[in-house]
Amino acid sequence: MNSVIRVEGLNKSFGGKQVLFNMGLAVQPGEMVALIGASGSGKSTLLRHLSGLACGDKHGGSSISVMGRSVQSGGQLSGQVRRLRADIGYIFQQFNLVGRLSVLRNVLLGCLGRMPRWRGSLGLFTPEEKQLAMASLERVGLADYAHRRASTLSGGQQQRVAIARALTQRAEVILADEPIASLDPESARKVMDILADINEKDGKTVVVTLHQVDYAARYCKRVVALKSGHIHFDGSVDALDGLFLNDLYGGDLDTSLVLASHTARTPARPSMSLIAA
Ligand SMILES: Nc1ncnc2c1ncn2[C@@H]1O[C@H](COP(=O)(O)OP(=O)(O)OP(=O)(O)O)[C@@H](O)[C@H]1O
Repeated sequence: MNSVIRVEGLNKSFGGKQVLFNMGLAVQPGEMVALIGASGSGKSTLLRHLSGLACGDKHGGSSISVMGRSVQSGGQLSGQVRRLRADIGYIFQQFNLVGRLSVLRNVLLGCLGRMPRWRGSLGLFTPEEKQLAMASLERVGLADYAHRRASTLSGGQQQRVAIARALTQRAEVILADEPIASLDPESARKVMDILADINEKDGKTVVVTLHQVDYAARYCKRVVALKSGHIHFDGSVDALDGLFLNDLYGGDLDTSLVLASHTARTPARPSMSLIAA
C-alpha cells in the first residue's frame, strides 16, 4: 500500500543544535497514529515538517511526501507545498481561530485553499461552501454556535471549531499538535472522540501529538515514541507498559493512569450524537 505520509532521513538543527536525527516514518491511509515522548523530544518539530511549516537540514538527503506529493526534499520546500497544504488540516494547541469573527466565518476559512484568491479576499463564499461549513459544525456539535463570536467560546469548543474548519477544508490528512493539552478532561475527551470519529467514519489519516499517554492508549492503535530527537519506538499501542513508559519518560509519569485506561479501552466510545456543546 502507498504511504500517505513518508519521511526519509530527516535531520533538523536549530542554530547548530541538532534536534531531529535521521528520522524515517511511513503512515498508511486511514491510520490514527499517536506521537508521544517527553517534552523537547521533537514531536511538534516533526509535525511541522510534515506540512512544510518547517524545513529540514540540507545535509542527509531528507525527503517528506504527503499523498505521494513532495512537501520538501534536501532541505528545500517543494514548489507545490501551498497547494498540498489544502489537503492537510493542521490543528494547533491554541486553536488558531480569529476571535473577532463568527464561528461560521472561521469554519469557512477552511475553504480558502481551494477557491480563487479574489473570492477569498472578498469573503464571498458560495451557498455550497456555507452548507459544508454548517454540516461540519453540526458534526462537531456546534451548529447552534455558528453566529457567535469565536472568542466567546470555551477552549474545548474552540478546538472543535478548529476541527470543523479542517473538515470544511476537506483535508485528507489531519495533523493535530497537542490538541488537548490546554483542555479539561471532559473537553479533551470530546475533541479526541471527534478526531477518532473522523478517522473511523471518513477514513482520514490522523497524526496526533499527545502529552497524555492515557489518551494515546485509548484512541490510537499505533504509537510512535520520540526520545531526544530519535524514533525510539514505532509499533502497537500494546507496548505501552510501565517499563516502556518509565524508560521513555525517565520515570516522570503516573503509569497507573495509563495502564488503567489502556485496559478499559474496550467499551465503545460514545457515539457522536452524544457529543453536546
Ligand atoms: N524555533 C526553534 N528554535 C530553536 N529551538 C527550537 C525551536 N523549535 C524547537 N526547538 C527545540 O527543538 C527541540 C524539540 O522541540 P519540540 O517542540 O519539537 O519538542 P516537543 O516534543 O514537541 O516538546 P513539547 O512536548 O514540550 O511540546 C527542543 O529542544 C526545542 O527547544
